Amino acid sequence: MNVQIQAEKSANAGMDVAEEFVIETRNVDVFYGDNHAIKGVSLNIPKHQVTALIGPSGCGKSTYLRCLNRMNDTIEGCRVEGEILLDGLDIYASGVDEVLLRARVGMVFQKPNPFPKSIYDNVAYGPRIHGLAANKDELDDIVLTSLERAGLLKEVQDRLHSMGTGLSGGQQQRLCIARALAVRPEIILMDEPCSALDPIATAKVEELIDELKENYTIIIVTHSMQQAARVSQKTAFFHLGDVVESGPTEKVFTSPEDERTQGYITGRFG
Ligand SMILES: Nc1ncnc2c1ncn2[C@@H]1O[C@H](COP(=O)(O)OP(=O)(O)OP(=O)(O)O)[C@@H](O)[C@H]1O
Repeated sequence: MNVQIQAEKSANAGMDVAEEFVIETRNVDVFYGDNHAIKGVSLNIPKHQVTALIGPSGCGKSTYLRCLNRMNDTIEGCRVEGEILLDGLDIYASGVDEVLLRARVGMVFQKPNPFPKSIYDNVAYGPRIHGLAANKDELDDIVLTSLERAGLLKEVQDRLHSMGTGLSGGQQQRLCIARALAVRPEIILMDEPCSALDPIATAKVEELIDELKENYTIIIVTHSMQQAARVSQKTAFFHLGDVVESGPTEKVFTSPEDERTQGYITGRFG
């Protein structure tokens, strides 16, 4: 067996390959006032793969996701404890610039939320704030490249100065993805990014997620087990604020170790 096939086989088995983790979380607890929403979660996120977070409603998937770029800081009464390392550095350490952190760890929400600005200005917004372009040509280049990477350029190249809010729901979501890409993130957090989209728009976003994983690490919260199975390589099953099981998606779906995972994926609860 040649080396490449051996490597592919190992990758498919998903077990015995030394993986590089871009995010490591250790004993993370999250409280909303007295509500202990996340309970001692330790989970590592592999680089340039798609990790799906699944589990019943209210189990803490979105809360955990929001820890990874400190979006929970914006919620009054929310407290995060534990350690979250991004490329080995604690993102909750004092002195960490949250704006820069959120550029490195971008986020796409459930409901597409373009700014009430042109398509061009939606994508140019982040690069302008972060001073990523020295001149108009460079800015044009970032905007066009981001739209291209988000699979939207062909559909909008003739109307870059029309309002982003005038696009279809699926196009708006890809515009939000382009907006995240424009600030050169390493990681993209997606919180049920397809739940407001029809099946065709969903398929386009799923295709895009698959392409993006070549260059980005993606963490996606989804209620759709079919979607998790289609797009992710790793899956973490959350239950009552805890990660009950995590591992290669195929394994979690075909031979889960925990009976709660089994119950959820077979539709017995959730
Ligand atoms: N902004 C908030 N303020 C107060 N409590 C919150 C807030 N967001 C979530 N919670 C609580 O934290 C717990 C976990 O909620 P979270 O939204 O993270 O779960 P989820 O698994 O993403 O749920 P769903 O699948 O329904 O979106 C729940 O008890 C919820 O009520």
